[in-house]
Amino acid sequence: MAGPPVVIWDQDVEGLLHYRELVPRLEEALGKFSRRDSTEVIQPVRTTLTLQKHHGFLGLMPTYMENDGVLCTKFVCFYKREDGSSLPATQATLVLLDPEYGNVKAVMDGELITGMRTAAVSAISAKLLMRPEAEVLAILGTGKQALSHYNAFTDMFSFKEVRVWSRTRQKAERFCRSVSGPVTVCVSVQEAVRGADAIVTVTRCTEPVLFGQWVKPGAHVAAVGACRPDWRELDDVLMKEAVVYADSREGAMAESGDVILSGAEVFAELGDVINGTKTAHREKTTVFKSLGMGVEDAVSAQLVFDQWKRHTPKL
Ligand SMILES: NC(=O)c1ccc[n+]([C@@H]2O[C@H](COP(=O)([O-])OP(=O)(O)OC[C@H]3O[C@@H](n4cnc5c(N)ncnc54)[C@H](O)[C@@H]3O)[C@@H](O)[C@H]2O)c1
Ligand SMILES: O=C(O)[C@@H]1CCCCN1
Repeated sequence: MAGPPVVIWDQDVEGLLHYRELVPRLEEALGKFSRRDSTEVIQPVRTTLTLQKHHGFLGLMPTYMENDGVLCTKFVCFYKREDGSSLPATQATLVLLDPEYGNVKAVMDGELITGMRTAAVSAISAKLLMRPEAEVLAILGTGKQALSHYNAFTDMFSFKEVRVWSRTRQKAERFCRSVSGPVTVCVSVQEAVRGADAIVTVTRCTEPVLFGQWVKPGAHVAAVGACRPDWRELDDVLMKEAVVYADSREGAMAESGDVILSGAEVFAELGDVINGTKTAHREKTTVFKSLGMGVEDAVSAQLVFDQWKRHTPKL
């Protein structure tokens, strides 16, 4: 009989997860996912239940990595919150199982993991698709993902300027105070993205907030919000002019309003570029449409668990 699962919660996760270890694991996982070899990764498109009364959704994200012996699922609730609501916009929990016995080994808080793995994958997209001489980063949105993206992007690249836009100046200024480096507050999206080499969209909006006519040709856009088939962050012009990459082609075709409603073609998955089977069009305007994948959570949870065991010698 297996023992009870360990519970690894927010502050413990914080001390155990670092971009320097996470990024290479995610790069490897994205490559494995795109090979579609069922002994490497089995990861269906997220199952989503509608929580109509609460204007939200429950996403179930199981993943099995047979060769690595990793079995994991994430439960993530996300909501269409009114501005000013004190309730959280997303809540995530990860469950790591033993694939042979079937018991739960660990239950983990998914907030920081979701923030860090999403930002790390966006930063990987920039590593692959952004022009090497990039100087200006613009972040649209000032919530949890904005913060993790600021941390991951400034950790991995040396931008001369980081700009941020939020619908209220107050939120943008609060964001500036929460980060460790200099940030320019912009009063409009247009001002924030003018001449930017990299743009991260991390909003909860459901209508386009970033328009192609404002985007510098050759810029790289990591589009992280709008994870429902009828939600948008980017307009049709941008979606059609850019070369579009996704984490999962099936995920993008099922869940991304920006892809589905614009009719844009997904040129490749990030894993295809990592595997060398598709080109990284750095010279063109590129969009990475991120929906979030279970395999990203699985490798992150395994990393946290491995670190936790290392720091808990009695096990
Ligand atoms: N792709 C992924 O893997 C992934 C993972 C987690 C979250 N997300 C998505 O990323 C987005 C941001 O998540 P978060 O956790 O940072 O949320 P958050 O609530 O912490 O922050 C959301 C930000 O969007 C702003 N905002 C809200 N409505 C807006 C609107 N109509 N127009 C412009 N800005 C608006 C808020 O002011 C805030 O700055 C959400 O859409 C979430 O579902 C994606
Ligand atoms: O992959 C995730 O964790 C997120 C949660 C919120 C909605 C979109 N996808």
